[in-house]
Amino acid sequence: QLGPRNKKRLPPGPKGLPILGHLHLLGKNPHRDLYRLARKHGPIMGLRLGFVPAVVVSSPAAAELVLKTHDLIFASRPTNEASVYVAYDQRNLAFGPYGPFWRDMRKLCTLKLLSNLKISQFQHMRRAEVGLLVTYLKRAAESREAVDLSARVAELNGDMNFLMVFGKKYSTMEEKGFKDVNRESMEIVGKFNLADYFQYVGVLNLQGLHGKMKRLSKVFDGILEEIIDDHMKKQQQQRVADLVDTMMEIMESGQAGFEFDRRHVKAVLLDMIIAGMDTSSTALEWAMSELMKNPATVSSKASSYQKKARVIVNVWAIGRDPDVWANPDSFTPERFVGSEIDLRGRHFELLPFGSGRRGCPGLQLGLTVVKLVLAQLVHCFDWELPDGMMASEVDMAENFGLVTARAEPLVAVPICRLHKY
Ligand code: HEM
Repeated sequence: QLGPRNKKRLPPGPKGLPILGHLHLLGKNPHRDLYRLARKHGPIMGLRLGFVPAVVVSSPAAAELVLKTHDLIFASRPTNEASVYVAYDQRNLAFGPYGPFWRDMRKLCTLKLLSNLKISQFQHMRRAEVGLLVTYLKRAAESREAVDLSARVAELNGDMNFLMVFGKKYSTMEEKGFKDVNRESMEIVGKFNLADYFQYVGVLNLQGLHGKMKRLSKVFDGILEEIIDDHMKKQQQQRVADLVDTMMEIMESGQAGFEFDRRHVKAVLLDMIIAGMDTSSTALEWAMSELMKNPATVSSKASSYQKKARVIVNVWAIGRDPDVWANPDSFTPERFVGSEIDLRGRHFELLPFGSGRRGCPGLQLGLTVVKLVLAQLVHCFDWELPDGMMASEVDMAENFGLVTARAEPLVAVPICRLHKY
């Protein structure tokens, strides 16, 4: 058990510095740094991030221990300051501490917001939006124009996501400054905040993030209030109920069966926006980048580690574990032909959606969107690199964050494959 006697126990790891612990070993791309360290120190490695002890897990077997065998112990996310300010004091799903509230909220989101029924109700809208992108690309193809595929895919996904959540497009939100606060809050949530690693630093407010977070949460709140008010004024007649309609109905009818007020509605709306936006579009831009680049195309001791230790499952490292994957860095989709490994969290070699209790509840929606858009992009067009660029020159550098996207946008020239569609 996790008694005080085990207080100092952490699995072996590199030598750390006083106060900083191992923070100095982590640079711009911590997933890569942790991968390198794990190759040396093993798949269950102990680190100290400032005052926060951490266990870094870097193999499928070790991930299974955390996400399946001992999942109950690890079912809460560490509290971070952003979740307190921006997510209505953790009244949301993504940051809600594990317990009865989180379980109720998870059930509500899975059954009412992200169910297969709800996903299929928006099929028509998704087709129409993808149709608009295809039309745009067709025009670009006619003039052999290079397009910023990263931006176009992000905008498409943003529009689809917002239409489902708010009933209006992301691209029409510009005048309200929503895009800016959205971008800023993604940055803050993904950003390294000293107070999350040094208990006593928080009160000193060294990075000035408190003020920023407060300001952002105020702007978000104003926009969300306005959107909810608009929905309440307009009767939802024949249109498909968006997520604001659905949640307000649940709130007003009292059918949630647990404390569920306007703050919860707003917190979950932010979840759906933040978790649903860049995830699917980033998967798409990486998939397209790989296609452009490749035209041919443990131990059961886990439960006795120090209480409050933070567990980091480095899914990036696991997906590249040379003991599990042959040529892990090569893009070889054929490796999955005839393989039983899928990506839904049952096979710990591949965990794009996480696994277990906290695994992604938007998996079905994410996969639906990624498959639909990718299929259209490669079915309707061949793609060429601009200005005679070689496939080998496609820059594959990433930008670490809440979602690890491409550092540079993917720019390519569409060539129509079909005469009529
Ligand atoms: C390709 C698209 C997507 C990917 C790769 C993805 C990936 C993930 C991952 C890795 C997690 C964390 C899992 C864990 O901690 O074990 C997560 C959590 C979550 N995702 Fe997704 N996601 C995607 C799309 C979506 C969409 C479309 C939505 C909703 C609109 C969504 C909503 C959420 C929520 C609410 C959580 C937090 C769940 C909780 O803490 O209980 N995701 N996702």
